[in-house]
Amino acid sequence: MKLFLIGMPGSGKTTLGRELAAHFGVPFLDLDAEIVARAGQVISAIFLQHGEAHFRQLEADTLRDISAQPGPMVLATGGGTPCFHDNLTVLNATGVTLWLDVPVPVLTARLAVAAEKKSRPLLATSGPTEKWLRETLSTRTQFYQQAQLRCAADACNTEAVAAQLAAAGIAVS
Ligand SMILES: Nc1ncnc2c1ncn2[C@@H]1O[C@H](COP(=O)(O)OP(=O)(O)OP(=O)(O)O)[C@@H](O)[C@H]1O
Ligand SMILES: O=C(O)C1=C[C@@H](O)[C@@H](O)[C@H](O)C1
Ligand SMILES: [Mg+2]
Repeated sequence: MKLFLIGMPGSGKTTLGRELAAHFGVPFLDLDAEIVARAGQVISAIFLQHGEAHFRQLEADTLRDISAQPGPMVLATGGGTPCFHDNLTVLNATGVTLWLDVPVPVLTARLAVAAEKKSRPLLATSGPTEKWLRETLSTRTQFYQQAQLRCAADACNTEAVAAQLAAAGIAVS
């Protein structure tokens, strides 16, 4: 089974995804990292040189290729992935989706660091971090809440998610 982590930038998809994959002994993939590898450019450079629409197309294409791969995996998606090109349908059809539902003040604290902003072009150019996170979460919630599973802030850790999966009879293998 493939486990797809979705949620806002800073919700911890990459961090938790890596841990869950190690816990279950399955491959970990990060959609942003796969896009960077394919494009030969970091995400901020893709946005700068080609624009967001081009990035969203690369994201959709890469997601479809990854989800068609055989075998189990944990995939950390990008923050906007479920909100474009009907990607959410692909995610829900090919694996189990988990929304990391982390509140804006927590996201703000994590992402207020300059180094974190730099690699996230939408944040780097959006003005105040907290305002962008609030507005973006409000438009994206309609997509995120279509995930099959949800963890709330404190429960977005390996032990709690593994217990939630076991209770739901879902095996990541
Ligand atoms: N459970 C947690 N507790 C505290 N800090 C965390 C937690 N999870 C992640 N972080 C920190 O928050 C920041 C963002 O985490 P991460 O990169 O995993 O988020 P993301 O959801 O993958 O973001 P993006 O959508 O931009 O790729 C990092 O500095 C990370 O160390
Ligand atoms: O929230 C978003 O739209 C994004 C989040 C990142 O993971 C990257 O996918 C990119 O910076 C866009
Ligand atoms: Mg990430």
